[in-house]
Amino acid sequence: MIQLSHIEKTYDSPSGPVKALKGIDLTIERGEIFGIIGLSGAGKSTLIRCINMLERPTAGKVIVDGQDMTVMSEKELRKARKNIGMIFQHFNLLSSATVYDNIAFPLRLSHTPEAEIKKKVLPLLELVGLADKAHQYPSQLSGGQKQRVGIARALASEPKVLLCDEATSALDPQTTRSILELIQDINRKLSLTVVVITHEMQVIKDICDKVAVIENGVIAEQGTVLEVFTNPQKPITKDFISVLLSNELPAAFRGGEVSKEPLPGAYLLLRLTFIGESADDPVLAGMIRKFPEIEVTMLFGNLDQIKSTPFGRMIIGITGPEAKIQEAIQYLRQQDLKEEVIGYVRRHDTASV
Ligand SMILES: Nc1ncnc2c1ncn2[C@@H]1O[C@H](COP(=O)(O)OP(=O)(O)OP(=O)(O)O)[C@@H](O)[C@H]1O
Repeated sequence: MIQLSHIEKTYDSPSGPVKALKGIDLTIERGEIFGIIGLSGAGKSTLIRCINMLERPTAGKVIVDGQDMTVMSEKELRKARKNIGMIFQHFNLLSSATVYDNIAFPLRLSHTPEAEIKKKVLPLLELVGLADKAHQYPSQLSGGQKQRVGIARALASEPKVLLCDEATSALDPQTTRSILELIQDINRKLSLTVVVITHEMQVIKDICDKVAVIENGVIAEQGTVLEVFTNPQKPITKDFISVLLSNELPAAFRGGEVSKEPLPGAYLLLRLTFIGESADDPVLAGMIRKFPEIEVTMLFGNLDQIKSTPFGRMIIGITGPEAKIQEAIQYLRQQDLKEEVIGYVRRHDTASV
């Protein structure tokens, strides 16, 4: 549906050229929700704005629904952009127009007759849950309601693609959840392809099918959200995920030396990830029964969901005879989970965990 090939973007600035994008290749399939995550200044806004040519790439091709956007005239672009709706962090509503008129705005720009506008705007008001607010002004609405107007306006020209530029960054967590649910709902109901840019992994985890991590104008890593979450490769991806999972060790294990070799009196720490059905599996109970010589201590545990797939993370500490510890690790490797050896760590204190 959207294909970005070797996209580069260099801005001219008083202090010299700024290379915001340095050769981006991305393919976004029809009907999927694709997340792009990165730190401030990574190039997210530039990238999403290249999709509808609000920014012209310095080099590369942007193909949307089979059409090469980079070779179009302004007139052709105006037509092609009707296929691509966009919502923004600060909503960008007309403050002097009612909710109805804000949603009608793009239709009036394209000279749609008023009767037809009404036929389109009323169902959109229903869809976004604002049927009773048609005659209110943006100043009378909450942030979440303003974004609902933004979404309805973006959908007015019946686009095939919806671009969301930090659409929930100005909203509180509960409102964020309701807007994300609405985006998911319209993705399903209208078979819309959705591109979400964000600096929050929670947003990616809640609604995206695939994710690309952007760092300094290049794609650091991409894949399905499940793949990237359960097997992150790059430090930046691990940082984004660890913020979300907050899988910190108990204080007694933090900050000490982590050794790859056994240390006398140390615990071997393992990070376990359970995906799907195995999230409910009593693997640990089985291991403890099979290896009574080792002692297993749970240091962190968390059960969550990626879209509708259960996803559990755990950190355990194992002590006991080294040979039995290694056998227990082999046992875990045969189970339906991912295990990662963190290393041998000594406790700082003598209090129980
Ligand atoms: N109009 C511009 N002129 C010059 N430099 C720009 C311009 N717009 C963006 N940049 C620079 O391009 C780089 C990428 O910016 P961009 O806004 O795309 O990043 P971002 O990931 O969206 O960041 P944020 O989350 O802070 O919005 C930054 O170094 C930024 O300073």
